[in-house]
Amino acid sequence: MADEDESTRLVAIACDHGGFALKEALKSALSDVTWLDLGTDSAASVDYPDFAHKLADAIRDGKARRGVLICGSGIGISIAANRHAHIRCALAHDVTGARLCRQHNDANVLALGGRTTGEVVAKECVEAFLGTAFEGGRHQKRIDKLGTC
Ligand SMILES: O=C(CO)[C@H](O)[C@H](O)[C@H](O)COP(=O)(O)O
Repeated sequence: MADEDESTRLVAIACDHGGFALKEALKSALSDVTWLDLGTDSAASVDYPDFAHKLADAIRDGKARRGVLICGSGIGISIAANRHAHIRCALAHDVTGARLCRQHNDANVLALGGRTTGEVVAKECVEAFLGTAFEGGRHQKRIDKLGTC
């Protein structure tokens, strides 16, 4: 089931130095998406939590409904993003994961690894993430149980 409207095509994106090249590639490859680019702006070393928090704040403030975060592996930046109660960030390595994180988990942020995932697969992951709706039903009950511990 599709989940395409203007608000899902306005996407915040941020990365550390390990994700910089993939961020730039995705912006070029997906020119039909309106990107809110929150940096980093070069391959110079930075700290991934700074960019995860920046993107989480942008979503909290209503600047975008969806986000894409990229670090070298996608791991650190997804951990940082998930510290925010309003963020459900899923690290995906393939299209199936990117689709399922919408259908079953209603993820609002997709994490990718700039050193682990090639540009073609990453583009397909973003398309699946943006174009797939949450299925609700039994999955909503489980999301409601996530809470905080
Ligand atoms: O958090 C990470 C690992 O889970 C990311 O891949 C970072 O991009 C990585 O740790 C950065 O490493 P670097 O050696 O400082 O480039």
